[in-house]
Amino acid sequence: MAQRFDIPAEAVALEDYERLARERLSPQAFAYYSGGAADELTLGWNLQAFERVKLRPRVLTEFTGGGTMLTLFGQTFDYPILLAPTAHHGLAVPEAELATVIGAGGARAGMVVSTESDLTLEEIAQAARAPLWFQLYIQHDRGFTRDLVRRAEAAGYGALVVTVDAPIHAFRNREQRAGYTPPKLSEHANLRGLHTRHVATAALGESLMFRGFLDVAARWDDIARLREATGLPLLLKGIITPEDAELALRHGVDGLIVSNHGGRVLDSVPATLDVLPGIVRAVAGRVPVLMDGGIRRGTDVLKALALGASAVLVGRPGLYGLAVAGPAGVAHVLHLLRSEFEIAMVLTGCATLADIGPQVIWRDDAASA
Ligand SMILES: Cc1cc2nc3c(=O)[nH]c(=O)nc-3n(C[C@H](O)[C@H](O)[C@H](O)COP(=O)(O)O)c2cc1C
Ligand SMILES: CCCCCCC(=O)C(=O)O
Repeated sequence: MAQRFDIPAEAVALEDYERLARERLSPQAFAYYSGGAADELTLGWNLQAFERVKLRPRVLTEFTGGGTMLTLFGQTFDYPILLAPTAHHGLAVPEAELATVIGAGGARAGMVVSTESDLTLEEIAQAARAPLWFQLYIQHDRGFTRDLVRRAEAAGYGALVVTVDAPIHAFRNREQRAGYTPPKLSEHANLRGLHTRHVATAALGESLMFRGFLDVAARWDDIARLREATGLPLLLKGIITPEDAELALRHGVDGLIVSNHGGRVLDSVPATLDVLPGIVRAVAGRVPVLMDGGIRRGTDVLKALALGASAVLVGRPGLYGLAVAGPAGVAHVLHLLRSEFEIAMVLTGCATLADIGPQVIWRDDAASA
């Protein structure tokens, strides 16, 4: 008899998990997990950008001593794929983020825990068996935000990932049409006791954004203050332009995550793979640059690393694995992606991560042909 967390035989690639998750989740939960902002242009572009990049195979390479190990901010990772922060794992399984962190640990993958997790950051950290980072949304109440940072430090998180691209909840029409309503901020496990007077709603004839809501939104000063307040490595997630990358470095951050939030905030932002080379050029090796958005294949991981990313994160695929087979599904999604990535390395002649560079990308010009 099939057990609750059995991996279905037909789940052989990440796209299978998406199809199976749609069958198992409520329409509201599937809309929340899978959807993007407005017309979902960016959501589509994130995926299409990988389809346009071709790879250049090599044969008969020497692979002795090869591997995928890397060090980021003094922490060791077996391979350069982490679970991106995603909110509300309780929509997938009642065990929520506990199931995810067990799955990530089984696959020996790093995981970034969302501020908006359904369990507390302390409950999740207790079950971690692989590097764990905390994703911070700067709250309107800065004292509360400082306490969150203290809690993450005390619970043993290895880095702080400050998400800066979502100061507001954008209109996500797919969610709205399905009837998904997010919980109130103060009902989130990590935010109990938080009081905010600033809610972005507007009656007819009122401005939605310009009636005080933004007076308390995060700004660059907050990053400077966070830099002073914590010894944890500090990453900014949601950097898309070289100007913001430069500002981030001036504020002393230790790393950047090129991300458009999986196309869930500002629709019409370009694909992350397309902006990655510009950010890498601007950063010029001063800090590691990670990226997320649209990674669904091991070849996508290879393409991102070839264009300068130190590591990648995956969002939706982890949630689909969780919905389909709990911890086993999360682990299987990560294992599939890692295995595909290693195969792609071998077939492009890369024995180690250091070997992955622009030479693995096929250019349709004389040099490649
Ligand atoms: C359901 C869902 C919830 C998310 N919640 C968060 C969050 O709480 N914090 C955050 O920084 N990013 C959040 N993200 C964005 C992801 O961290 C990541 O940037 C995005 O999912 C990457 O794109 P991908 O889903 O194509 O891999 C969320 C994404 C999804 C799909
Ligand atoms: C103000 C934006 C809050 C979004 C919270 C969760 C998230 O990041 C996502 O759903 O995406």
